[in-house]
Amino acid sequence: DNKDLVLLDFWVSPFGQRCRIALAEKGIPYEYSEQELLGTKSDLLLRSNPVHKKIPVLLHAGRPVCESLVILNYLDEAFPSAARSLLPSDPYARARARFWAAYSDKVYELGTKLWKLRGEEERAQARDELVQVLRNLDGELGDKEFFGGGEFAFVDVAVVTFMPWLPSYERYGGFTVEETAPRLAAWARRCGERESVAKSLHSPEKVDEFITMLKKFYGIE
Ligand SMILES: N[C@@H](CCC(=O)N[C@@H](CSO)C(=O)NCC(=O)O)C(=O)O
Repeated sequence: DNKDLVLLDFWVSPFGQRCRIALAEKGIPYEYSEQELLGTKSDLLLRSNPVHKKIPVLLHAGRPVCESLVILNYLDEAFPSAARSLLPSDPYARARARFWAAYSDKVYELGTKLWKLRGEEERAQARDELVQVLRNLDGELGDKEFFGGGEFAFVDVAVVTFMPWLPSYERYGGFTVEETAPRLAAWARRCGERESVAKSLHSPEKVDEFITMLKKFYGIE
């Protein structure tokens, strides 16, 4: 592995997995550094991301790059000779890709509310908003093979890591992706066949176990 690139990460993090998939797609070697998040965070993490104290952080020659989508943009720019780029070359297409990648964070933000919030009203609100977010993503994808059109690219990397969390969100929220966003469901299956995705994601069962553990950790029945 490559000491020049170190990824501070956490095994089940969809944000960290975005970086792992991008690095794999680009064929860039790096050192993976699993971080403790629920207990005492390492000095390295706290020093590298003092503002958010979160993973992922990419250390490039010791210099920290924070925020998963910032890291994805950085990888395209800092490694132009890598196997491939993730963003298109046209400025307007880049702008749209960045819009939808940033928008997809809502899947995790709203999905988390489904298992974390105690109030039935709040959970119902989060469910309705999440269903709308999934419908919007389904609409943006449309009949394309990938969000990147004919190729798996920036937006696909950003969105795909939330897919193993959807079965848990369906159960806590009382909806189905198949009914809400059928094209997105089919797209997720297509993406799962890519090696970069298959080796970076965990199963929905593993994710659900993790959520159950978090509920216990936070004392949520
Ligand atoms: N907007 C950021 C979110 C990263 C994040 O939530 N990281 C979590 C783990 S994954 O859920 C994290 O590091 N949490 C530690 C904490 O909140 O203490 C990004 O895109 O990189």
